[in-house]
Amino acid sequence: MFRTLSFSSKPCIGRLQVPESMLTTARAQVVAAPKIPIAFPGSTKQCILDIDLGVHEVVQRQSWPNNLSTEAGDSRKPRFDPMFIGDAYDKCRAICAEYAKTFYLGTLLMTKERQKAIWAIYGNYTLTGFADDLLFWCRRTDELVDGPNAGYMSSAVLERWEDRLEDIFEGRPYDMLDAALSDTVFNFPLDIKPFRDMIEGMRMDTRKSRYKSFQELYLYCYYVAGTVGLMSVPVMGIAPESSVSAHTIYNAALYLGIGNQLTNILRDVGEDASRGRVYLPQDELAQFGLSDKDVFSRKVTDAWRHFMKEQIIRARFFFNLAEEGASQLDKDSRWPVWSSLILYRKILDAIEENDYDNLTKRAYVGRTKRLLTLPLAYSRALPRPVVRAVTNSLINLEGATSGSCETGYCDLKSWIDQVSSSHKKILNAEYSELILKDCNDEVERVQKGLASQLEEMFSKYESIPRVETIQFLLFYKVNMEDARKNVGDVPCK
Ligand SMILES: CC(C)=CCC/C(C)=C/CC/C(C)=C/CC/C(C)=C/COP(=O)(O)OP(=O)(O)O
Repeated sequence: MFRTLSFSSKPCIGRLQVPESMLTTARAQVVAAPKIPIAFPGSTKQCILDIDLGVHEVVQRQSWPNNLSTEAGDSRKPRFDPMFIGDAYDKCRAICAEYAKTFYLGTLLMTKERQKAIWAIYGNYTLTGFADDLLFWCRRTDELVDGPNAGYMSSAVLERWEDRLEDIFEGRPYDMLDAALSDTVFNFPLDIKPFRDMIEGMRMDTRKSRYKSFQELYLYCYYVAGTVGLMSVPVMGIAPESSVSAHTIYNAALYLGIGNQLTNILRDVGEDASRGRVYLPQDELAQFGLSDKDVFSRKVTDAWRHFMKEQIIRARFFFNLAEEGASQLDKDSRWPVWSSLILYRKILDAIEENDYDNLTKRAYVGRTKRLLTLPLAYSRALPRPVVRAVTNSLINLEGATSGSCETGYCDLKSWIDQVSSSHKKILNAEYSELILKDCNDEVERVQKGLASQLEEMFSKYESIPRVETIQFLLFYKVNMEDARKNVGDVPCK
């Protein structure tokens, strides 16, 4: 049964059809509605979705001290054999690597504990591997809907998953994958609500194959991906020196999930159409004189290109919103999160490079390009005052400035050699595969690509002297700690 939920929006008023079950959940979650400005494509309208996704409650419950630090919480904590739990996380990692390729690279840059947690979360759904358990759990839920058994999907199955979820949070896992997630929820202050919401998203996916408006799609994206953002923040950690509220950071994480899901939808239009699904807002298709027929006919027309341009603008809008939060995370989490953010953006670039043909082609970001995002993400992850101070200090360092930066800054390998040893193995493995796979020409292109990545960085940080920054990146051991040490007492200009 469907009921109408009103969105008070300015200047446009949307009325959204939602299932009764969702309405109950949504009502229970509404506290003070956050005002989310959503740029609608094809017009200058700024709609404010007046729907509360319950972020405020989640932020409160996921902030320390939480139930994990209580005696009751501790007594529920499951104790696993180290070999068993190690294998469980390993399974989560494999699922994440297989099903969330874009995200997986970012997870490789995380600390071991965080990596495991993200793999667990994502692996269960399909996402991208921010925390082993989290992602793993997410992957499994998604497979239920998309996999070969989709036809047999029933609400009873989803109810069973809900029961299992409760058990995971009570420290009573049903299988190995549940065990990894259970371990994770007792290691990090994770609230159950985003997990429940994710199951709600799966429920939505089994009932709907069309989305009338962006409001409907937004809600879907929140359920299936924004939730992952909310789950990821306690794992990634917030920097103690963060200058914004926890609520702002959680919203940014939610927007990263929304941006990612919108991007996946745009990338997979053709693939989804073969499953009879169209995730694009019907009213917006109509605004461009398009309909399902155009999707199924797979003809890339000018109207389609124009429509896609607008959809891409909106996905980028969410990534821009996410940026603010990415820089407020714990210092060790910024690089992986920035890497993912930049990588997702590159999928949108790839759709453009395919001349907006997402009906017969799948936009793909090659290994080389993926690897090249890492130095850029690294520099974006540095706190701006630190970057500025370090580069200023380098101006005064004769040895550093006299080095041959000409040859240096084009050398990807030498950049890799300078990063901290924990990351070196991963980067070298990626680099070796690249070398094995591609010919020397490609390596040259990689090097040129790195130079252009750095150029992009300079256009964003216009106040940074370029030569010195390149030297900083390439000739220093550039992890956050080292950067801080290098800053010393040198004053910022
Ligand atoms: C920005 C801040 C403050 C925090 C970041 C917190 C995090 C890690 C949020 C992650 C949100 C996110 C990326 C959700 C992903 C949801 C999703 C649909 C993933 C699909 O995985 P892909 O890797 O895109 O799959 P492919 O293999 O299809 O590329």
